[in-house]
Amino acid sequence: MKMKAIHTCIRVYDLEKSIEFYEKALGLKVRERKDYPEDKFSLVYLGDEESGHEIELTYNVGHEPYDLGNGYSHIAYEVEDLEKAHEEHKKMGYKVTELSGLSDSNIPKFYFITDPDGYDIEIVRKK
Ligand SMILES: C[C@@H](O)C(=O)SC[C@H](NC(=O)CC[C@H](N)C(=O)O)C(=O)NCC(=O)O
Ligand code: NI
Repeated sequence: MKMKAIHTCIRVYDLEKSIEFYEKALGLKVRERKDYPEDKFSLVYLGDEESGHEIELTYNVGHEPYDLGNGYSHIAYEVEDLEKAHEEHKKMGYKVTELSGLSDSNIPKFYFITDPDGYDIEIVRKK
């Protein structure tokens, strides 16, 4: 059965702060916003122009900060110039890890940047 990944949904505590992060840090664009005042939540979809994949932000009015638990690992984005992206993210003042890689190579392949809720986003060097 042929399927296509269209979005990844995360619940966020501060909607505007999260929109700013995904726009500024990842260059995503708000594609759609749907408000459901009667059900006290909003959905915001931010798209990646190249792949078409979207991050869906779910905002529940009045909800306390989320406990992300220990099951979530990361959502990954790829980039041509890993070192340049790493420097730019550090200059933006975001929490980033050092460049890293796995034991199969001594060339750094990725790093992580953390969003306002604590979700880690992996930035991977494009193959
Ligand atoms: C439109 C489609 O992309 C959705 O993901 S809607 C899924 C729906 N979301 C909500 O009801 C948002 C508010 C709710 N309080 C929540 O925090 O999820 C839904 O079914 N959510 C349940 C879930 O487990 O995702
Ligand atoms: Ni969804």
